[in-house]
Amino acid sequence: MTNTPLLSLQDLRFRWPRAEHDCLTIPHFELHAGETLFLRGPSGAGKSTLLSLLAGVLTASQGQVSLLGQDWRKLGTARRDRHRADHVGYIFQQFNLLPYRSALDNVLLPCGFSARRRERAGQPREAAQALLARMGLSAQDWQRKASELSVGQQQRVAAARALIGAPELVIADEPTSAMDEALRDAFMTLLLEACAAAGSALLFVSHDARLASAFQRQLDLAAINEAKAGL
Ligand SMILES: Nc1ncnc2c1ncn2[C@@H]1O[C@H](COP(=O)(O)OP(=O)(O)OP(=O)(O)O)[C@@H](O)[C@H]1O
Repeated sequence: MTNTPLLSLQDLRFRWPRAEHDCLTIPHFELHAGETLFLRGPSGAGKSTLLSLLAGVLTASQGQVSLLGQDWRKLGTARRDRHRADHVGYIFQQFNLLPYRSALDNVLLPCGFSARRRERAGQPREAAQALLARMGLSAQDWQRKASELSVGQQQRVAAARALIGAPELVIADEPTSAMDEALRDAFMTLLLEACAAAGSALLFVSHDARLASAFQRQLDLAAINEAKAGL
């Protein structure tokens, strides 16, 4: 085993088109295999932007961002999409489920994009059902269209989709924002347990400081970002 971090970022500089200032200037950041990290920062600080850079959805204007030792900028679009599908599960702020597909089909999507995830899932259908059950969705709900599920159920489907095929990295962008306290606490326990069971690292963004203590590491984006937020 090498000591290569799962994620590494060096001398990153990122500016949105037409913006007058850098959104992010981060000299260094690392996340290790299996690690759980809580990332906080005020609204507009650049948390979602950073997640997109780490997942290779955006590429940096300067600097290096690598996942499993692979620099995102050295990959063309198709290979970038493959690398992401193989190794990253993403829980979006707005879930991004396919509304007319069933909960089960939504969870199976990454296995359609990535042979590696499909293989790691073993029997994908059974794996998807097990994840949905673990997330507290009943067998009846598995066949319901995503658009017919409650917001809390949709968030749990999105989590199951991110976890299928045990990607090395799970990224969660404010996944509990639409949940009440009881559901949120149950969801956090499930998510952390499922990541531990899969050996996935978890990079979790939230404004809710009460969740932070469940993570191995906590980080304020302002502590690593040298760009002047809000200018
Ligand atoms: N697609 C985009 N095009 C141009 N500017 C953008 C885009 N997305 C975000 N920004 C800008 O980048 C900055 C950081 O936004 P970002 O969404 O990353 O912050 P955040 O910390 O995730 O905020 P929040 O906590 O409110 O979700 C903001 O100034 C925002 O206006």
